[in-house]
This record gives sequence, C-alpha cells and structure tokens, in this order.
Amino acid sequence: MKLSPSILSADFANLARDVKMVEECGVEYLHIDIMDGQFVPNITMGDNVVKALRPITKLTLDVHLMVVNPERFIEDYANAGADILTIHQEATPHLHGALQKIRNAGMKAGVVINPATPVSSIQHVLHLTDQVLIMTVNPGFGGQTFLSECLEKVTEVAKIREEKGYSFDIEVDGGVDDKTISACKKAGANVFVAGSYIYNAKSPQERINALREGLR
Ligand SMILES: O=C(CO)[C@H](O)[C@H](O)COP(=O)(O)O
Ligand SMILES: [Fe+2]
Repeated sequence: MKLSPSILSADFANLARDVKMVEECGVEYLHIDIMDGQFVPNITMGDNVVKALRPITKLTLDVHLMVVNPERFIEDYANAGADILTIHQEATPHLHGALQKIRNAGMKAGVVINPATPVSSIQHVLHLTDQVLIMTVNPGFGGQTFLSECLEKVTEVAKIREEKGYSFDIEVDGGVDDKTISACKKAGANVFVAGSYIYNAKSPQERINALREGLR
C-alpha cells in the first residue's frame, strides 16, 4: 500500500519544505499534477518543477500528465527525473505507442481514465502498463468530492489483472480521505493519492496517520 501526496495542494512558495515534510512523514510517492489549460481548464506546472524537486527528495516521483498529446513531452519528463509517467487515455489517439515510449525512456508507464471513461478503453494496453489510475473526481482541481461510482472500475481492472496475470499497480486519485480510502482499498486499489486532505491541514502527519489507519 502506497500513499502519494499531491503537491497540487501544497504551498507553492514553500514547495521544497512541503515535499520534505511529507517525506519525513513516511509516504512512498510524491504525486505531481501537470495541467495544460486545454485537457483540463487549469494550468499548474511543467517538467521544470519535476527537475527542481528531483535532487531534494528520494520519493518516487509519480507524475500525472493532464495534457493533450502527452507523447510530445515524454523525453522531457524522463530527463527531469520522473519515475512514473501517467497519461490519459482521453488525451491521445496513440496510447499504445505513447506507453511504449514511456517505458523505452526508462520510466514506469501509467494510464489513467476519467470518471466517464470505461475500463474497456484501456484493455488493449494493459500489458504495457505499470500503473492504472482510476480518477475518482473529474480532473482539473483539488478538493473535489469523491465519486464512489468510479470504484466499480477499480474492481473491474483488478479482476482483469488477476485473469491475465498482469502485475500493474492500481491507483486512485481525487477526494481520497480517511473515510473514502477504505472503500478504495476494498475495491482493489493499492496506491492512494491525497492532496487537500493532507496539505490543507494543521497536522499533515496526523492526516497521513489517519489514512494509514483507514488502510488497516
Ligand atoms: O489529479 C488531480 C486533480 O485533477 C489531483 O491529483 C487530485 O484532485 C488530488 O486532490 P484532492 O486529493 O484534493 O482531491
Ligand atoms: Fe492527480
């Protein structure tokens, strides 16, 4: 079970401090949300921020690309030091080739689907995938309400993994807190992104402890 705090809700003026803080709290991953103002209405950061964070943390950099035609940027994120690069099924007509390209660039390849997108849309690329991300909010913003109807897709993809003998991780992203995390685990997820729940708190350590408690 891995926790992946999303720096979308961190203090951008104190980003290094906020990254080190969650690392000291004992999390496994750091989730970095890249938004281009086209695939989603918001603009956040780019590979320059990944590059700046790489030397200051040992955490696995879990980069969630919410950009159109993500294949344009694969080399940039490899050079920046990303460990996992996750791209949206909805963002490219060349999903298969893009996932191959991510692995060839030396990163783990992730594929992500929006709440309205079925698991069947990624069935032919699951053999090329190290991480399947099931969005549990519509992408674009932190702090949204968890969409429990997405959990049936977590169970569906976990079943396919078992049937086919694949070994990808299953991540959930959006609205994860001490209450919703248990249902995510029960559905079959093993990587949990949480942004506002961790960072918009007086004590992120207490929030991280509460998430771990929810996974017991
Ligand atoms: O990809 C994202 C939004 O598109 C974020 O990772 C996600 O929303 C995390 O934020 P929160 O935990 O506050 O919902
Ligand atoms: Fe994300």
